[in-house]
Amino acid sequence: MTTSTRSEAAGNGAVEVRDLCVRFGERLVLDRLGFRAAPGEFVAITGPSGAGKSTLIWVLAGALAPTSGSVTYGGAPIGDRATAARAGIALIAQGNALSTPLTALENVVVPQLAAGVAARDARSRADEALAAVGLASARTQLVEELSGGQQQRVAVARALAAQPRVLLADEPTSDLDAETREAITALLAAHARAGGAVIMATHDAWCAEQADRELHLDAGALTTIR
Ligand SMILES: Nc1ncnc2c1ncn2[C@@H]1O[C@H](COP(=O)(O)OP(=O)(O)OP(=O)(O)O)[C@@H](O)[C@H]1O
Repeated sequence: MTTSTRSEAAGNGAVEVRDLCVRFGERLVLDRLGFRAAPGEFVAITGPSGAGKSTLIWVLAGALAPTSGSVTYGGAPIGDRATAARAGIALIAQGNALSTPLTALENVVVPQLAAGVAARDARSRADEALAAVGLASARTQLVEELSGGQQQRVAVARALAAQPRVLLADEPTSDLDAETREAITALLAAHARAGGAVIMATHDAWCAEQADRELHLDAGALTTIR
């Protein structure tokens, strides 16, 4: 997809979070959160360990139902994870969630085939995304034979290949050396510049600085840092 068609696909699909609460038993982990991420914006969610960053990303991805409040994309409710994925909401999960007995290429191609992308397009998108993360020459290796950092890069390539209008990333640069961390962060920023909304949870101050905005989560509440 070209830059302009990707921007058009993003349309007016802003992510809107309103009065979002998540409770686990007695514990209120997310307390009436509200924010908006427009197409073209790169937003970092920071906060200490246990602050609820992953919980927020899972709710945004449709993988966890909030206790109350809402998340909408372009005004439409998010639905469950499968519905969200079909609507162009991709997730780079913490711990990568790859299929280890498959090759890097297969991990990137198979979800696209499942989403209805034609085989030839799926293959060319996968080749492009794996090259973008620096794994062109490792694409036929089994994931279980790749290092943790290489696996993380496959997970990023898989999400980019889906050409999502919203890209959610949970600690996408953990386990990466400095050079790869910078390259991956640059790819996320480029995805936003091309019209996608990118929301990244991170512990990494440098990565957060590369985002257009930083929202800080602590004790269930969200504060705008910039
Ligand atoms: N399924 C669950 N059931 C009960 N408690 C949970 C569940 N998932 C998360 N929690 C709790 O919610 C809180 C927030 O967890 P979460 O993983 O969202 O934090 P985080 O900010 O992503 O932390 P980290 O930076 O360490 O990954 C933690 O106290 C965690 O123990």
